[in-house]
Amino acid sequence: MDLLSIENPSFLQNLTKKELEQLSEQIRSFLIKTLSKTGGHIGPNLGVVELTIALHRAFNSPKDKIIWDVGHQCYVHKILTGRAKDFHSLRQYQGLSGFPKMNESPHDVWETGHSSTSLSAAMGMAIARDLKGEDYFIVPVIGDGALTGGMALEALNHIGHEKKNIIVILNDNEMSIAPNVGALHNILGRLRSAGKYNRAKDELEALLKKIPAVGGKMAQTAERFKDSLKYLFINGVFFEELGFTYFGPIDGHNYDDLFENLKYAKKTNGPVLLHVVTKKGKGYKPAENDKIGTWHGTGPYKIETGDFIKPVDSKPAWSKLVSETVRKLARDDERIVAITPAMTVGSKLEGFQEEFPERVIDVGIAEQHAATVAAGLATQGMKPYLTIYSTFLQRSYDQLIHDICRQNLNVFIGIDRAGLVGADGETHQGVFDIAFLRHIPNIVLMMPKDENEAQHMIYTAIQYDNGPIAMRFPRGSVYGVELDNKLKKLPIGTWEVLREGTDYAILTFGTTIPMALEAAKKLEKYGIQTKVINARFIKPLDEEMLRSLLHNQIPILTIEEAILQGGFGSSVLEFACDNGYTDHEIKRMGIPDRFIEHGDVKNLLHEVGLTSDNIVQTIKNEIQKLIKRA
Ligand SMILES: Cc1ncc(C[n+]2csc(CCOP(=O)(O)OP(=O)(O)O)c2C)c(N)n1
Ligand SMILES: CC(=O)[C@@H](O)[C@H](O)COP(=O)(O)O
Ligand SMILES: [Mg+2]
Repeated sequence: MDLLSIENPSFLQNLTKKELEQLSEQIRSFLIKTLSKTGGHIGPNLGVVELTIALHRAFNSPKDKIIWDVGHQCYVHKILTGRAKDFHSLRQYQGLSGFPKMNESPHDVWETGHSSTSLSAAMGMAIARDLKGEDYFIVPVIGDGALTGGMALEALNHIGHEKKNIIVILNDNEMSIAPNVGALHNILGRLRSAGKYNRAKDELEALLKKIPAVGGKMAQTAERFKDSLKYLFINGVFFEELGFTYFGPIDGHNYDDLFENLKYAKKTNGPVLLHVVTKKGKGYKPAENDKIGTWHGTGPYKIETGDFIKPVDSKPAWSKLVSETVRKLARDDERIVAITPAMTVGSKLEGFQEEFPERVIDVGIAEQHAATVAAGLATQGMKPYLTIYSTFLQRSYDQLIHDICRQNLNVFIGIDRAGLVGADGETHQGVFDIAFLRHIPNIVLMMPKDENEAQHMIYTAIQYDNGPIAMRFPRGSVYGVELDNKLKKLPIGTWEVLREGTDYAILTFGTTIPMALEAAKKLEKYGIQTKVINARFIKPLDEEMLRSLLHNQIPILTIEEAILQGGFGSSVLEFACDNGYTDHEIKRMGIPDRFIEHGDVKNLLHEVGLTSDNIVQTIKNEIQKLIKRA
């Protein structure tokens, strides 16, 4: 089979089981080979090869809606729906997305990247289908990790109550990114060993039907027996009590099991949950043997050895620097407890967890819960360190307002992956946190210019006991600057002049400082002296420094690798306006009012105009305008 020639999944109907098994192996080697160059979510996708093929054989996509939860495991789906030929561009600028995208294929019926949305989306589609009197299957595929997300449980509750015809496929590989956690994970563990309960129930029913009816008594006994069978055989009662017909657990790599159970599921009225047990990374030893989530999402690697191919000058990740700094401070401060919503590996907490196993709390994919656990800890005098990607912090918005800031609790939030993240695209760009945080009373928000300032900020945050304080930091590696041995507390709300100048002032922070300094240097050639200020406290602003710029009528350019609407630049505009400087020249550069797709961060920065050349051009244009107006 030439994978590149596949246009749609209809060909699957005519394949024998042997041919399907050959196709599985072909897709596996295609994935292993292609992803060794592009990187991507190799583990999750190797685990769903047979499942995806079986789903596309049992259902008629896109009439039947196959919905991928998180969506990181959609590569096989993309191969079967005519996109194998695009995989060389996977997760690259203007290339194939690593998640479902409606503009790529009609088979991508739901876009995602954040976990636990598939069941709610399925419910919405089911309500629409039934209101319109249409007839098609709706099949959300959710992982055991995603099932721990609050939204998923809210949806299970609703679907079961409404008895909607939805076939939930639970892809259980016992892994979130790292090994899965929580009570639900334990229930699934018991289920995995429960054997084929449902078949026994059907055989029993068939048997009882053969016994001549002796009136309600027998039927009642039979019903009670059937129910006790259910209780006897499975803890899947968790799902059955929610109103689902539970099937499984079945072997998600066995076509006979898959086809037989999908046939049952299609014939069953009301909500069904088919529990499929798979092996994450199946078919590639390094990924199969991965115990901690290293092969969940990777960069390029050497196929033969499984060694990752890192850039030559690779320096430690920002997450590592931050987590290790907090870990060091935790040695002398027992109040410190780290909380992560299922991102132990991404947030580089392994070392911290090894040294202080009871002081690193992985709550599962549960960002709302994580934020309020942190709040609860702070009420008891602890110093919780909530480490969370900017994009996933969006899930905890109400908890930030209602629980942490309103009660003014001493929570330290490490906002990881702040700014453009690159390959994960729109659903993961960490560009909204400034806009959704800075208007919340009591919060301090800061961003370091480099890893040395970061460690001082972390020390400041741990010492800070006037309420919530957040430090945002980017994805990727640190700069490699020298680290001070002695940490000091930074005065809250103070900025730092990095370069003097009187013709123009650039206010910026974090990752856009280097380009600002580069632009200032280039502007000197045009006789323009540009002040560059490290506006490291996004909230509160350094009002003294800002006031002096305004008072001395120095035109201002704010630059942020964050959404412009409601961002840092907006706060400078508000300050100027509120303090009577309504005619002061203030220009803003940042992420425009649209979602930014996947691609290398350098390309994305260029696309949105965040380059030193564009800064130069902007300031030159503004000065020209000022001269004309004078
Ligand atoms: C709201 C949210 N939080 C965290 C993540 C990061 N994340 C991506 S995949 C994943 C684990 C998903 O586990 P599971 O659903 O079991 O899928 P598997 O990778 O095992 O196939 C996590 C935590 C996310 N995408 N969305
Ligand atoms: C699919 C998902 O949400 C995670 O796997 C995410 O891609 C991790 O991002 P990092 O690679 O930045 O840790
Ligand atoms: Mg899983």
